[in-house]
Amino acid sequence: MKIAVLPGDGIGPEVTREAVRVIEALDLGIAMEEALVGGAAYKATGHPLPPETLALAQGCDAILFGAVGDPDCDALERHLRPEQAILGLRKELTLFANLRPARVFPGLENHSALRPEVAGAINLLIVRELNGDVYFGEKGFRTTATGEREGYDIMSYSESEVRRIAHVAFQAAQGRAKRLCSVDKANVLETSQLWRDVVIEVSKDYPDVTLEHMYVDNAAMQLVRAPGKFDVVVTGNLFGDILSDQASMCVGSIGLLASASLGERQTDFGTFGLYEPIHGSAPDIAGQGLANPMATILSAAMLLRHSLGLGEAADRIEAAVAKTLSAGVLGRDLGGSAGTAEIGDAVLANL
Ligand SMILES: NC(=O)C1=CN([C@@H]2O[C@H](COP(=O)(O)OP(=O)(O)OC[C@H]3O[C@@H](n4cnc5c(N)ncnc54)[C@H](O)[C@@H]3O)[C@@H](O)[C@H]2O)C=CC1
Ligand SMILES: CC(C)CC(=O)C(=O)O
Ligand SMILES: [Mg+2]
Repeated sequence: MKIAVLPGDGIGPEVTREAVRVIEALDLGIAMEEALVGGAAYKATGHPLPPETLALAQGCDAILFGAVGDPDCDALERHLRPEQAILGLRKELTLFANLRPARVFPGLENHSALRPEVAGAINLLIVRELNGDVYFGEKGFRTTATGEREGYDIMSYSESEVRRIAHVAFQAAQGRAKRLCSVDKANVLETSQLWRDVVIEVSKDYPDVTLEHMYVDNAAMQLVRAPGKFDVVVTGNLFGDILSDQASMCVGSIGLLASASLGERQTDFGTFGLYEPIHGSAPDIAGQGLANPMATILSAAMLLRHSLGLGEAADRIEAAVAKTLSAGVLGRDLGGSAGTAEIGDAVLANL
């Protein structure tokens, strides 16, 4: 069993360090190898996703990823920017299904941006498509007939892309409360109309799952009004990116939300995947020991469960995180004063 560890930029290395310590403490016989990615890789090699990093990722059973993004790199040409590394990994490794669970940990109901009785009911899973949409369409700048500069990014989804993510979402719903909400903008976008048509077609294979459709603007509102009504939400790359950051504040902090990015490739132990917190490199707090590592620690738990078949170890990590949070060991993001390593220490002590 081998994991590629890609810490990346900003708080990426800080939060990844804590997740690695947790995996090591469980003594599961997992080999880990680290490589450069993002701005750190660009600065060292001239490319945000060097071939050696991609090769390491391809050769492992799973990837633990921190975050990429560096303000020093914001003026680079698009293909050299740190963010291209995570987009490249998702695309190159055909990791099309991004699972982003959001639930309120017992004792944290008062730390949500919502009223405690509203927040306490949250237990949802966002299934975000990760290989298509406006993120991967043709893009560029052009000059209009009047001589103005114009930027464009093409949004598109093919039937097969929608079909495969729809199957993942229906199957996830079957393992939960059997309710699926497909979020789109079919009242305006053809991409979304096709999305909706295909989701309806796929629903015929899952008569036990109740399907509803919601426009994304309403979904953003319902996520704050009554988030407890959602079970599984399936949506495209852009809408899923936005709604999951929003869901994180319904739960309390973006430092709590983990994710798994999966495809179809199987390893000897489970499904090959990349695991990362849903947040970015947080340059505003980087290097200060203030980042909450829980999202990355919980991503490591997802890694053990989905890619390495180590469900019991994953349960242990999740229980230790819940115990640490309910004991009031909270970072600044949740109104506490615990630093990154202190939170990691507390999780280790509770394992
Ligand atoms: N998957 C990835 O690697 C992602 C990379 N990014 C990149 O990250 C950089 C910063 O982007 P932002 O929009 O600022 O998003 P961000 O998620 O990095 O930060 C947003 C806000 O949340 C806070 N925050 C994030 N993670 C936290 C944690 N673990 N503990 C405590 N507070 C935390 C930050 O301090 C900041 O105030 C950009 O370069 C962006 O492109 C953004 C999202 C995902
Ligand atoms: C940096 C982006 C490419 C990705 C992002 O914001 C995300 O996956 O949540
Ligand atoms: Mg995002």
